[in-house]
Amino acid sequence: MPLVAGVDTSTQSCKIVVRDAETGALVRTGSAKHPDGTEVDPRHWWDAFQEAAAAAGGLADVAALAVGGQQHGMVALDAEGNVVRDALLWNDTRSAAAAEELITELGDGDRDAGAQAWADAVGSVLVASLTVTKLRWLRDNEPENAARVAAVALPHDWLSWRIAGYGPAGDPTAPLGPQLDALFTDRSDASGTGYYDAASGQYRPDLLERALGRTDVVLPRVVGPAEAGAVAHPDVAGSAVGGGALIGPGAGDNAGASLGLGMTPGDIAISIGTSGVVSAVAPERTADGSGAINGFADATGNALMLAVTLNAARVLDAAREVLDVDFDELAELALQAPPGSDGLVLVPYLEGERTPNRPDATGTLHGIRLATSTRPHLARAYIEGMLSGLADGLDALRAQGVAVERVMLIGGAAQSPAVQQIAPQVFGLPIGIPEPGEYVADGAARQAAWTLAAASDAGADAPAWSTTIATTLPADPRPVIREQYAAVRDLV
Ligand SMILES: Nc1ncnc2c1ncn2[C@@H]1O[C@H](COP(=O)(O)OP(=O)(O)O)[C@@H](O)[C@H]1O
Ligand SMILES: O=C(CO)[C@@H](O)[C@H](O)COP(=O)(O)O
Repeated sequence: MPLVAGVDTSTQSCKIVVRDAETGALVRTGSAKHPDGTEVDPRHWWDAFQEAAAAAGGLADVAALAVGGQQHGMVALDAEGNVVRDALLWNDTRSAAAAEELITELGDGDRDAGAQAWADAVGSVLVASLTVTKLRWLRDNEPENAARVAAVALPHDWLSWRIAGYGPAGDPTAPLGPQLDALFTDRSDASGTGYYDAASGQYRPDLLERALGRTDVVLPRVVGPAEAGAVAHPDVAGSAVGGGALIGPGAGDNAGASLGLGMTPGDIAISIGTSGVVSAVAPERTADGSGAINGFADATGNALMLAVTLNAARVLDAAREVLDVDFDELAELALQAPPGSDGLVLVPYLEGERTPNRPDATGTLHGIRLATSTRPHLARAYIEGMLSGLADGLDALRAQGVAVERVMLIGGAAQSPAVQQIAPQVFGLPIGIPEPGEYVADGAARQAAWTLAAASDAGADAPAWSTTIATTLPADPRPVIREQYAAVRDLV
């Protein structure tokens, strides 16, 4: 039985699953931490990948692997294959003003027209997360670095390239050297750059030029859903991957999760990781000029519609810090307070916010009285506020005509019993909790198995691995939670 590996190089960590290519059975797993911060030297992702692979018992025996990763991060390379500066991640908001400039410029001074023009061109109104805004920020704030840029990649593109044996000149982990033309990506991750149109399958050099001021930079080749972008080189010093393993196209992490869950139109995934994401697969992307919905691509040829918040699992991490409790204690506390927390409301813009687009906002705790000054009320308010932001995202998807037939809850914080109990109250819908797992890495593994099959049969379909929904929690609508959240959110 050939084995395949799926990698999730996410914001907080690198996670690897090794699965049987035919049955999808889980064979081994490993993970390793990434550093904190919104700008990171990508070499930490390489080190964490090797550490996670070692924890997974090595990858010498896998026939194919694929990399899913945090979207949008700007990995700018010079002609020698070095990063010109630390990568700016999706949750780095310093390019918020650049996003506004680019919007207004495309609308010839009319912001609303510009917002719609970006949505029409690339599926999304610009916010600081999108790569194109980071390139404009680089042009204006670090012109010497901007002048050195010879290629722009995303985190998953860069890690795939390094596994294939490319990298900085003279680096023993990069025997093939800095061949920038060997960079490759897939539709899903390219669609989050702001200079790729998933509807036409074309880069938009005019939009890249608008941001960076020039087009003489290499952009990764966009490969098809089951097309190997490269093979792993046998002489990468210290690499856990065996030479000759096929490297699949990879994907943005949300498209990876969609593939891992086997999502089809009508399915909604709510992911509570570093980002909060409400996503749906659709045959074609929409162009939401309001900016609430990103019209990205999935990893199979469909569109992937997303509403993304900056404040998700880390809101609960913050609650743990404030209350000095662990995950279990936080959940126990939250479930001692009633739905609506007796009027205590947290608007959780702890790191600014992206949906709605409020990059400079801070959080607000509203409705503190003697009676709500308790640890249970506070714990519950943090969870309700975080989930209410995501429920607004689901409303925005519905407003774009997305069908909601089955809702699944994934991501690190989905393991919290309090999140599981409160989510059906906030969303007012039945919520399926899949078996605990790493669905981005699973999607990457499924893609690797598909790539392996397509190498001998070009028409092969993605393997039919099943996802088990461990529990379906019944709808338990408690409108008070969202009503009071909406009232306070609109004051912020
Ligand atoms: N039982 C739990 N309750 C609440 N939060 C949790 C729990 N387990 C993990 N988390 C949180 O989930 C987050 C990591 O989730 P993950 O989906 O792996 O994120 P990412 O993919 O963005 O790196 C961390 O912030 C962690 O504190
Ligand atoms: O910016 C987005 C999607 O547009 C985020 O979803 C990132 O892709 C980060 O993902 P996680 O590390 O939270 O999984």
